[in-house]
Amino acid sequence: MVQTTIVPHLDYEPESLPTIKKTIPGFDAVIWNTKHKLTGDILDLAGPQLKIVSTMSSGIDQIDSVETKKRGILLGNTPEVLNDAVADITVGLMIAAARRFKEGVQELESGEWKYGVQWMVGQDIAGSTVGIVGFGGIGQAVLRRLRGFDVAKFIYSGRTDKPEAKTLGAERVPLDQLLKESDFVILACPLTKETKYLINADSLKLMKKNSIVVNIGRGELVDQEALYTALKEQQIFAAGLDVVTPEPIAKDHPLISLPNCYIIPHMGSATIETRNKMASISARNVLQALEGKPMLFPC
Ligand SMILES: O=CC(=O)O
Repeated sequence: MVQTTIVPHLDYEPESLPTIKKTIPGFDAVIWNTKHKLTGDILDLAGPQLKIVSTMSSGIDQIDSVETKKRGILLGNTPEVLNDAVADITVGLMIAAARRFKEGVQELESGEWKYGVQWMVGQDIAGSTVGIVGFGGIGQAVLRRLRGFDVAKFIYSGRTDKPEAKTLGAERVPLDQLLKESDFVILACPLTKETKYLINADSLKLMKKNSIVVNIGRGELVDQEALYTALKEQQIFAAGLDVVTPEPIAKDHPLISLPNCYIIPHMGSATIETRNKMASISARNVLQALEGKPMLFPC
């Protein structure tokens, strides 16, 4: 029989960290559902009996997994069940950024609705080349959704060849080629040492003038200062971002002021169904591990 004590700390505010540190000692398992990083220091505070960490997320960059591994702590996450919800929001961001939703709404709300044949013209998805960086479950779900959009070509880049690519009709290319050829660059890869600032001043220079960056991975995949300059100087057409650095981002952050940068506040997996599935899996990962059974999604 597993005994549980639930001590929820769901807020992401910096001031919640001291409370978390104060209450974490003594637990056998933790569901780490905050954006604070779970570091070696906090694991030390938790104590040597802590052997299970579970996240309610697909990404695990908020966990120092080198430190969990060092201490023999089992780590589990909640991938796959969010692929559809995140892929939906990716397509939404592609359309919103390509078709200038933000500028359109701003003009509507400010009473500046002008209309003219050249007014608010955007970019087509039909006939475009869509480049997907990170062709895992989410990247593939994005492609499946876009099949009805008459995309001319799908390319992807990533560490390995994906066997599914053949059936899906996507070709693996080096990242530089993907950046040069794509009209849409979709970032759907995890944040690692290798992918941090994958979009930077140099990579933005490779991209086409009409290209659109969509980021549904992690904010730090993008060097935001470089993206700001590229958008401001119209080196690329637009960006659609579900993730930024930091989160929450200040409301006066320069990126938010740009008409061609459409940002939403990390809502990719935020549907009732998906979040229920994620909650259930993160709890079941813990319960399985407490009973000495394999987690549903071990990392
Ligand atoms: O960003 C959301 C997740 O990693 O689940």
